[in-house]
Amino acid sequence: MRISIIGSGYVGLVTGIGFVKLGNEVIFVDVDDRKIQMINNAQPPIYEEGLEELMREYKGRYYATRDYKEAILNSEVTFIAVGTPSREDGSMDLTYVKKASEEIGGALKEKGTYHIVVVKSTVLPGTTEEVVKPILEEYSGKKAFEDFGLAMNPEFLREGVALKDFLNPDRIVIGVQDGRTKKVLEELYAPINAPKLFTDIKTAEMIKYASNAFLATKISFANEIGNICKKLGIDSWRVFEGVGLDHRISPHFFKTGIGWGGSCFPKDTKALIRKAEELGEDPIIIKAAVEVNERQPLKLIELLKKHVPELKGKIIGVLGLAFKPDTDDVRETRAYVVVKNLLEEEARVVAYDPQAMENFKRFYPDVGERIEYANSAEDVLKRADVILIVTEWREFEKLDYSGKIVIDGRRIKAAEKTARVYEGVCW
Ligand SMILES: NC(=O)C1=CN([C@@H]2O[C@H](COP(=O)(O)OP(=O)(O)OC[C@H]3O[C@@H](n4cnc5c(N)ncnc54)[C@H](O)[C@@H]3O)[C@@H](O)[C@H]2O)C=CC1
Ligand SMILES: O=C(O)[C@H]1O[C@H](OP(=O)(O)OP(=O)(O)OC[C@H]2O[C@@H](n3ccc(=O)[nH]c3=O)[C@H](O)[C@@H]2O)[C@H](O)[C@@H](O)[C@@H]1O
Repeated sequence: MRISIIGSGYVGLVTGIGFVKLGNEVIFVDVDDRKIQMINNAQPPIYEEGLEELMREYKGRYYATRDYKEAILNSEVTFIAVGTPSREDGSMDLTYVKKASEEIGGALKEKGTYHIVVVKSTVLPGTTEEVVKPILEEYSGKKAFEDFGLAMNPEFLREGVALKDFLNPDRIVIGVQDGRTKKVLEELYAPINAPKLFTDIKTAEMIKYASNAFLATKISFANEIGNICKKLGIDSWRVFEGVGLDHRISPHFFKTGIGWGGSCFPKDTKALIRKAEELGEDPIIIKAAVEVNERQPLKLIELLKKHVPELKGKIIGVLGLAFKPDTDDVRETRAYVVVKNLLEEEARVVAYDPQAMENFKRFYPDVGERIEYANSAEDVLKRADVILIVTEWREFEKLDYSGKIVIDGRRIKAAEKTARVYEGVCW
């Protein structure tokens, strides 16, 4: 099938290259010339395991452009995968989705055959039918479900294992109304062996928010129990090993630590809270999950101060800046809160991350430009006697922490074994 993807970020690019691997041809559309150029040179603009190899292998079966018309006229299905960030007040910002819908609508005007538009960006229930559909209809002069198809297909991939998740998902959810669109999407996803759930459009939108809110709440709940465990001298990882053996609960996503970051849990929980409040509901569980998460990185500083009460002028090593390992993404990383607090206490920060140092500096200039960056994790250990672990990169397991004070937000076993003084946040 010939597919166009609007927005070539983490989701758009991985999804597109995934579809290429499944035998399709893909045209990426983006507004960022740097990304377009990199994609056309088979270089991933983001770090994601296995992506570069696939891009090289399948070069020629995809390309990127700024030109919506070219992409839509030369494809049968268009996925919208642009960002849906938070506004200041936590509500969902639909600027990019609206812009993309206008451009797609304009191109659809010239299209002679039945074209299908699929919203893959995470959008609040009602958005596809109440925002995207009217824009497409206005700009194309055509009617949805009659002259062109429209569906909502949320994405559940995780960064770091994105390709693997896209190709082997737990499930595929498709919100669809017309039979023609359903048939095409069934065909497109046929090579993927996973349960496929067809729902109406707003149910599909809600499944995405409910999933992310549940996962975020699961971690916050674990961290709340973890904080109690810490005070009682109990290892919360052992506790959740036991809890997770109950098949109704599941052992996954129970790693206690300094909490969740990333581009989605923070923004999606906030957007859902705002939406609920608009509807006159008070979503106390999701609000509490956010609150626990905001406090969690401060636990690391609290524990640090137990061992090093005066931070002024002290060199503190920070291992990890990405919001999780195997990604260069720093959006809502816990590292920001940790580093900000260290700088407020006038500590000198020496940080290292295998992939995310450039992004950290660029995204958070207020703190990113005030810290020193080490050449390697070993270099951090050479320069600092007090180490904070913020991201659990595998290479941090290979270090010798002898003689160091280590405060660990993620649980690096090597540090636990070799450090002179070791404190885990929830263990
Ligand atoms: N990052 C993740 O792991 C996941 C993200 N999602 C959702 O997918 C959506 C996209 O997220 P990411 O890929 O992380 O965002 P991203 O920020 O990495 O990528 C978005 C891309 O869209 C481009 N763009 C913006 N406006 C455009 C326009 N008018 N026309 C064409 N391109 C445009 C940007 O230049 C950028 O390359 C969001 O709604 C997010 O919630 C869903 C599941 C996983
Ligand atoms: O909508 C999205 O964008 C995606 O959000 C998350 O994926 P992602 O943010 O890439 O990463 P996760 O592996 O879920 O981790 C999120 C955060 O939770 C933290 N985490 C995760 C698991 C855990 O047990 N404990 C824990 O603290 C991680 O360190 C990280 O900061 C979801 O897992 C995906 O299903 C979803 O598609």
